[in-house]
Amino acid sequence: MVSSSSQKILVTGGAGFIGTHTVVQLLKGGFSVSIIDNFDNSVMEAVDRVREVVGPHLSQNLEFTQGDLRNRDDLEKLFSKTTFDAVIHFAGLKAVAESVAKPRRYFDFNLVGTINLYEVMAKYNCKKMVFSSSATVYGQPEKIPCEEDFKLQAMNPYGRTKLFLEEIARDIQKAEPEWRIVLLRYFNPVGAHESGKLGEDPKGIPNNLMPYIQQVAVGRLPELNVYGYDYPTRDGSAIRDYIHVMDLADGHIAALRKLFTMENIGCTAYNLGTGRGTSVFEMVAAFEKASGKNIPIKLCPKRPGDATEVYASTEKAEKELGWKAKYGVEEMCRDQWNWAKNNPWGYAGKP
Ligand SMILES: NC(=O)c1ccc[n+]([C@@H]2O[C@H](COP(=O)([O-])OP(=O)(O)OC[C@H]3O[C@@H](n4cnc5c(N)ncnc54)[C@H](O)[C@@H]3O)[C@@H](O)[C@H]2O)c1
Ligand SMILES: O=c1ccn([C@@H]2O[C@H](COP(=O)(O)OP(=O)(O)O[C@H]3O[C@H](CO)[C@H](O)[C@H](O)[C@H]3O)[C@@H](O)[C@H]2O)c(=O)[nH]1
Repeated sequence: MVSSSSQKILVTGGAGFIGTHTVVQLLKGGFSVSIIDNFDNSVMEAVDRVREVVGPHLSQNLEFTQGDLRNRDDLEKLFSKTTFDAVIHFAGLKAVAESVAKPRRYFDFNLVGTINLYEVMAKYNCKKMVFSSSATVYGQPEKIPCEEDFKLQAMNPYGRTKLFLEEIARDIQKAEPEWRIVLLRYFNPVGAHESGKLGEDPKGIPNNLMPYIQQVAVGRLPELNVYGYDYPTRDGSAIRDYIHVMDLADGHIAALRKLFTMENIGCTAYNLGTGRGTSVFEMVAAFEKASGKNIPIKLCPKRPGDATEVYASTEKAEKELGWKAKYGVEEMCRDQWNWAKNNPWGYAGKP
């Protein structure tokens, strides 16, 4: 057993959507966790909810620091007082359209923040990292399912930051072979913790499908815009590989264990997906079934740059990480609805 509270993990961006769910699983897995987050896209209430979910005993193994990765001093302060065994690096920005409008903001948060993190990790000799990459690095895949050794391509500034950060990780590990880095390429994370206390709480109008559907279901938005209905797919809408956020969280625990046990892992990428594709219309129908709510839709033109069909090859993660997604679309919608109905206005409540 490699997990023990003597193993201390720094989780950057741990107050965010994927971060909170992963921190719960880390604490339950016996790790000690320190979160650093600047609340750019999250709130303190999310961290309080993590404590609520894991209970007072495990909460003793959780520390929180409000800080910004772009400010190297914030990282110095943390690393100079604590020895971390590994870092899970979620902190970053993720909205494609915003990245097109504000590329410098994306380069600052995602690139500068991560470069600072590597510098401070190296200085304090912490050289194990799990990095949040994205299926966006496959661009418009020529073939599906996407396999990890496919040609990579960026479609927008956000995607470019993920692609650059993957390349940066490979370069660092090549030059300094003592680094062990796992790049996790998430497909489409959705769902919520089964307790209904944790979930995705985007600021402003959601960009992604499931948070948008959720806000229609609770009456915050009138209808869902379906972007593209004449794709060459079984029902004309685009197909993605949706993955339950708790499966994703468990994928991070599997990756950490691999980092701790496999000396020559180098810098390796793994897809975290289910290997199954679901269309937009199928997702809407599944959410309607889970929630008992009608989701009015409006058929709209395709979103520029959207791929027709994307789903993961899951073989490598299954074989090498011993990890496989457990949940299907039904559970994703059930848990997302449970979160939505208990928190229709997210963590902060109705404005
Ligand atoms: N959710 C997705 O669809 C998806 C898909 C693929 C990859 N990813 C990647 O996974 C990671 C986590 O995504 P998420 O969905 O949990 O997003 P999120 O916005 O909910 O969480 C990111 C967290 O990082 C924090 N943060 C941002 N910049 C920071 C900085 N400079 N210093 C400190 N904290 C900072 C934010 O406040 C937020 O709490 C991101 O890197 C994202 O690009 C997400
Ligand atoms: O209001 C909406 C939102 C989305 N969609 C459709 O739903 C599908 C999924 O869209 P999302 O925006 O939820 O997810 P994407 O697959 O487009 O991409 C997101 O998840 C990816 C993970 O693979 C990358 O991280 C990417 O950068 C990020 O935006 C797409 O066909 C999109 O056109 C709609 O019809 N209406």
